[in-house]
Amino acid sequence: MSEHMNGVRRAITGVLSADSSPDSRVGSITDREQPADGSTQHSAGRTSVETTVKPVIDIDDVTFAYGEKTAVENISMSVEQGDFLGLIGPNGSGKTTLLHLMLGLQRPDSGSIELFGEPAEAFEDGERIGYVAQRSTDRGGTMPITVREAVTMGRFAHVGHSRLSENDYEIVDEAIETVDIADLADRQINQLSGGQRQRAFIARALASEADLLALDEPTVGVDAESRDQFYGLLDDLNTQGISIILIEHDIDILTKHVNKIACINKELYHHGDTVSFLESEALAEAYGAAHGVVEHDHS
Ligand SMILES: Nc1ncnc2c1ncn2[C@@H]1O[C@H](COP(=O)(O)OP(=O)(O)OP(=O)(O)O)[C@@H](O)[C@H]1O
Repeated sequence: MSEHMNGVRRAITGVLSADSSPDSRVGSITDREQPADGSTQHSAGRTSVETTVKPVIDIDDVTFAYGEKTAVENISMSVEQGDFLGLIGPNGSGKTTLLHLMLGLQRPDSGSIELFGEPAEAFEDGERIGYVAQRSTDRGGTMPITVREAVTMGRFAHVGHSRLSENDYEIVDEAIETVDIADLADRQINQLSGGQRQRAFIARALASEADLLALDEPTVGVDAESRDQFYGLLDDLNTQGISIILIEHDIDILTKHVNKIACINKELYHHGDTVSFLESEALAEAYGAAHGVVEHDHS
């Protein structure tokens, strides 16, 4: 294994072991029947231990409107640990709004959302989430900081007011190596291309030991080669266990990389694996509804 991939593995191991307290771990194994002495109960020769893996995000009948304009309506779905979920739908169909609701950045008018098993709007463990907002390729244009400083900010989010240790700086370096921008570490963020800047944002999320990445059209304005490399990086991160939610308009890119797709147009038209999505009529229905062509069957 190359030194680079070793770096990936070390960085990701750090991500997955970021918080070992059982209650706050995503996908922690819950031993419901374990007695106080820590022994395991058995019945009829079989273990009675149940395992429960909590969804990363659990959305229950959520509706949200901007004033009179309903943006998201009666959506229920969950994002499981290890999912690489693509969120697709026509322009203005509520994708960004749904993502904001999922991350607790907006509060639903009705229904509920749990993020890592806690109410999303009250979720405070922000370093577990790396969010690359829409058009963030345009952002940072005037930020007078280097790539390394930007990535180090992710680490500060993790350690709070404590001083950074040698281990923290190693994690920063590994995050930079993981996204393959070590040669750019001392460059100003505002001197990077859109694709390089997106990698820097991902490195910052890795440094903060996020185990959920949410990306809203991250490669708008990025050339095709850099875009393919970027999605290859996301594949690697997902393979190592990081859950990813990606808003992306290009259906070919989406189906090549993600393993689940949620198709929305205000309402949820389909949520399932890529094959079931491609076999469904969801895309035509959702986009048809956008143009008033197809009536969605609510049954
Ligand atoms: N702050 C806001 N105030 C009022 N209406 C808004 C606001 N933000 C979004 N909307 C409206 O809510 C609807 C959903 O918007 P949203 O940005 O979630 O859609 P989207 O699917 O992400 O769009 P796009 O693909 O164009 O980025 C749209 O009709 C939009 O005009």
